[in-house]
Amino acid sequence: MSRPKTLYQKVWDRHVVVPETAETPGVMYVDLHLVHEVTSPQAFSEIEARGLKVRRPDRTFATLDHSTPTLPAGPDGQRPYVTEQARRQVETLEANCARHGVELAGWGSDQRGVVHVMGPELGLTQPGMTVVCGDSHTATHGAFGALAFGIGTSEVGHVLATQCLLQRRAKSMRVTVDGRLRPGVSGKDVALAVIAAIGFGGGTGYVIEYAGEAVRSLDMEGRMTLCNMSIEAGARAGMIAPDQTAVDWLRGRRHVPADYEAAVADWLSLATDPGAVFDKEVVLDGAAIRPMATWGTTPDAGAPVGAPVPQPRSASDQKAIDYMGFTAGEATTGHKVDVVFIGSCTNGRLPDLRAAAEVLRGRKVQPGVRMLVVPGSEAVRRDAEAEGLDKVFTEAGAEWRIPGCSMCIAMNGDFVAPGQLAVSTSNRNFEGRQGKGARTILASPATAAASAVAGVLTDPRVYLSEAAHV
Ligand SMILES: CC(C)[C@H](C(=O)O)[C@@H](O)C(=O)O
Ligand code: SF4
Repeated sequence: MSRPKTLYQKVWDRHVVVPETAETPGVMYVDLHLVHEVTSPQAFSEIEARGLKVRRPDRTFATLDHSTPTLPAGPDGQRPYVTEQARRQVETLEANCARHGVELAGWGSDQRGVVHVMGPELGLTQPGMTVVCGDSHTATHGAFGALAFGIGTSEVGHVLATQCLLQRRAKSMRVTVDGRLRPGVSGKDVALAVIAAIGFGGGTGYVIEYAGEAVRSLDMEGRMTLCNMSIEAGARAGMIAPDQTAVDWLRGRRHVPADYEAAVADWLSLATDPGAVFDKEVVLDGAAIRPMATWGTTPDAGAPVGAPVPQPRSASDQKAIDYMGFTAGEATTGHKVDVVFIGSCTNGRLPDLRAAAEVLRGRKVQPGVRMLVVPGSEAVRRDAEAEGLDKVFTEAGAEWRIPGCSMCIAMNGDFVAPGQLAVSTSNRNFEGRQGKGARTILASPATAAASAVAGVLTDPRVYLSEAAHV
């Protein structure tokens, strides 16, 4: 009997081309290379300068997401880019993909979307794969049991040219969330609770495997939200063992293997073996998790909605509390919210929009609050519109846009003005992330929608069915 292995170890072992030594990192084969317009221009220039080609165009897939305006093209067909740089990035990726034979979900494609929404939707992301992208939230794809992580621009060039990457094995951490999640508690709340528990740098040097009843109870979108935020705890990647939920979700998608049942048998064998040893184990009680919101400027500064801002443990805590305009000991639910953003690769998927719409149906966004809803992809937009979710949002007074990164990173004019307080479903809340001087509270789609209705940070269970009240 061979030694029991973790999911991470199994996927890693399948992709080692040259093992690492004390002196040199190993060479890892990459199954899927996702590309977007921000981190790829230099990488393409680099390989072209060296006379190299894209080694596996068939394993490379590109999208436009960061620099794309979320307002539609004008009557003249012109896209409303706010900066020349954004237009240039888009046009450069279009040209690079055309030159190198890389498929691009570009303008006009019904598959375009934020890269971490689009990849899984198309079935490009599959269990057991290695997935890389020049983007830190690539960990999202780990929800399917892929080993997925972000790489830098020079590494993007390396992968384009060789389909391989220099890597060292990370340490392994298992985060087990036991118990049943309460109604109104989502994958985002689990993510914020996990990060609050292990800390901003708590995952540094590790690949996290999320396990336990509460994690298994999440749908694939909730699992993607959880894995997406692994990087916010400093982790290299986040993974969840592929199970029937993953198998059912991927079935019938465009790029999945033709012999699906054979693939499924293999995927299900990837789960961590009983008795496998992790370098670190963390256990949380899922039933104890409440809707969460951040009070500071790091994603680990999270607490249940309505809980008092903790007393600062450090000068940086004090600085964060001051920046947010809060006071230690007070609940942040008393502060007027100016902007609510629903979207991003963390929470821009269909169930996220449904959760927000459930709160908003028949209600209005509080006057003086600006609410922006940006679907994560064209597929999400289509599905949401087919269900009439766009109407729920617009009738409530929210803006309904076309897919892109948008206000998550203050792109193309979608930003929070200096000093304004935003409740956002995205993943980063550092100073200025959503605009110069912007103050960001991270929360779930339901909490964000409830806050839009109330005009202050609000526990969504106030607006959900009686059963949800705890
Ligand atoms: C632009 C890109 C490199 C960046 C990332 O790597 O994460 C962005 O997606 C972000 O979320 O800050
Ligand atoms: S939605 Fe936000 S976090 Fe996700 S890739 Fe875009 S900018 Fe990065």
